[in-house]
Amino acid sequence: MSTEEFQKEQEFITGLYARLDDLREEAEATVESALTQVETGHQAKLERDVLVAEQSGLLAAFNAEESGLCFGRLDFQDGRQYHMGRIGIRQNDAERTPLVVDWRAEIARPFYLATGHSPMGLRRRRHITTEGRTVTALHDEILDLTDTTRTGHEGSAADTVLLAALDAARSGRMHDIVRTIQAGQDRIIRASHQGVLVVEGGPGTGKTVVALHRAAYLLYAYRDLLARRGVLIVGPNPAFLSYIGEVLPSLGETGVLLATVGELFPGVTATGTDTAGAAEAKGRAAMADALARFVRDRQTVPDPAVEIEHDDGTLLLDRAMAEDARAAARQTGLPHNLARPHFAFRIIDALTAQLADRIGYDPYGGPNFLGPDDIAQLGKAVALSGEVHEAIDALWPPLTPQQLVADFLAGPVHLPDADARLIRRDGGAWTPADVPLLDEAAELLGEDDSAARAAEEAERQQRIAYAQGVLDMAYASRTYEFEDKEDVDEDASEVLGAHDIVDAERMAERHEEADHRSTAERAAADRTWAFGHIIVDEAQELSAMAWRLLMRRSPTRSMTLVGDPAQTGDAAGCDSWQQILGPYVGDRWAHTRLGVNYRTPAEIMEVAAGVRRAQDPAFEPPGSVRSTGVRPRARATEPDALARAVAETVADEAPREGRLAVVAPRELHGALAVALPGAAHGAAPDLTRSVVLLDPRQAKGLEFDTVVVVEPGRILAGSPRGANDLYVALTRATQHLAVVHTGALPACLREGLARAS
Ligand SMILES: Nc1ncnc2c1ncn2[C@@H]1O[C@H](COP(=O)(O)OP(=O)(O)OP(=O)(O)O)[C@@H](O)[C@H]1O
Repeated sequence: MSTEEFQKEQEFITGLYARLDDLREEAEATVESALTQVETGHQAKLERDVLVAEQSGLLAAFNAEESGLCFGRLDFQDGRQYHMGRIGIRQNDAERTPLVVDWRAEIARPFYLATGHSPMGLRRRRHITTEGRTVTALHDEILDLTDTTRTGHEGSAADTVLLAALDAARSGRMHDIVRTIQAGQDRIIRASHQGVLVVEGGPGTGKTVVALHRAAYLLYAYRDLLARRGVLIVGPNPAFLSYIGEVLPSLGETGVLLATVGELFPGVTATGTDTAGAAEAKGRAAMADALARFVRDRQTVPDPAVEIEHDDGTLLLDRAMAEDARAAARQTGLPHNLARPHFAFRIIDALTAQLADRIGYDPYGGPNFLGPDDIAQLGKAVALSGEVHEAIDALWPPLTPQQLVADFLAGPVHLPDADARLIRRDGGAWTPADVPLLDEAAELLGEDDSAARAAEEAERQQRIAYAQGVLDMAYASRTYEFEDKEDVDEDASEVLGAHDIVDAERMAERHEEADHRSTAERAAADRTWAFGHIIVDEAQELSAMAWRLLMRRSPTRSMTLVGDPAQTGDAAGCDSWQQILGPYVGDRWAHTRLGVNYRTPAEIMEVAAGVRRAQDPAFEPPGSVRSTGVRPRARATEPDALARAVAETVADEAPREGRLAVVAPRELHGALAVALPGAAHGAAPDLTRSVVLLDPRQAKGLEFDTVVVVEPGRILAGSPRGANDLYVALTRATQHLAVVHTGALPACLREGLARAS
């Protein structure tokens, strides 16, 4: 081992962190002093805003980069040498020489793609391992086989670093993989943002982690577009979102909204739960049609005619008049609330004509006495009549989505009887499956906010003019670090200042007095927000109604869908991508597969595959990169000793470091929680605890060092997609799997576990 090489790298890393400290201090000091100044003049205020906008963004990124800031080095055959980092950082010299290049830069690609066969101009690729600010290991790969220089750190570097990452104890939080992205994964991460890309793969193939790195890459490569419109990542449940929530911040990216579909209707918190049957029925595409018809039902005509008392006599609003007004309003094609004024005008006109006919009537058969001005006066009086408005409201009521859906659920119509029975509910909390219905209702109803929008737009234009001034000044005084993607292509990195990350419009939005929210925050609060890109994880779980909601948030159809139809658990979920995408993009979507399992050791995967093979004898699981030599164990027990047997198994199997999950049917959780006093459990358990109790659906997407699956037979029989749920539960472990059961083991497991035990 060459201590000289080690020393050189340590010096470099020490210098790099010193530079990071300087940058952090500079940014902190600038923000602090700018914020404490009380500026009154226009010019001074501009300067302060420039500094705060620029430095706060940098500070957030610097603060995220304490660990593993630099993880590799590329030595090119032509003598160029680049260190690789989570973000790009430059020296403080006149040329602003790059110290580390961002992993997302084009120049960094050979780190992930170069092979001995195709070295991409590389002589050597170095993997640098650090703990804090100390270099602990170097691994070199020689890619130019004619080069005889040796550093003493050669070996099967890539494998060593990858296997160390895969073997590491889990923390209950997903980590980034910038050090070990595999070639096939890199191609997906850097695929163009346009169109719909489906990434399919079995358990543990890296679908989630690749999707997150893709978000980070897209925010880097298409920053102009995506910083303004934002990126939405949709996951199956809140526990999963907290599991993946630290990956993007650790890569310096914070402008992403992570949400479940149940969180995508601002103002509604879905705390209720549905039965599986109700959720499935609510998810069917036919609900959209039923709701549309329900809205039309609310556009009524009077029978008998409504008599309206008016100063000049009784007015008669009859069926024919209302039918005529209703047809005209519907013909506008506008949503219910926006078509309502058309209905009202028509009625007011007709009532005014009725009144005019009566008042100006010439008993001798001549023309009406009233001139246009008189009629206009009459019209005003009719339009101001409270009684007229009451009558219009009764026939074409203004509606909110919440009202409409609550009424619909209380008395579901236009549906098969069986579905109507399943979803009928009087009051109660909103459920996640209600959210796509609320969104659908909001589309059908429309919001009459034209006046508010016009006022807001005028104000926004003023702010943009102001912000343009800020940006012009920022450009003149640009000073800062990071790489600019255009320059990265030419090997040299450039400075990324306020200009590169915000445009006048975005800046204007930031500087709105009452609104200092980030893109993600503003997007979360706006139902009609159109995201620049949407990533959907566990996409196979979403219902047809949920897809309708998501497609509305992505008018450009720039999406990455990640999933595995073999793991579909939700009865409302889809079986095929074409079924999901056909209605929106036809067959214009790309499909790609990840085929290597980085999580589950071969011994466990063999057992899990038995569950799938029982349904499809030709099923082949993704190949595991690792085997541990430890076979999964099964433990039989009596029903009244089940909780104790699980507790004993947990005590036996608990990893010294890392995390253990007990995956059991929900109905056993009460007894198991008592037997496992330290375990996190409930709707959103803390996954960082050493022992976590989950049901199979909650376990989706997560991973643990050790997993104890309880009563696999009940999981299998627990729902129409029970085999998928069991497959998910069995594929969560990175090291060990144990099964605890009463009665006979399901046939699909008997063989695998019998061989293994
Ligand atoms: N290139 C890689 N380097 C290091 N670790 C990796 C790599 N690819 C995947 N992993 C790890 O493999 C594990 C599984 O990844 P991930 O959760 O993304 O898989 P998945 O396909 O989404 O699985 P599932 O469908 O079962 O939820 C994670 O711990 C992830 O960090």
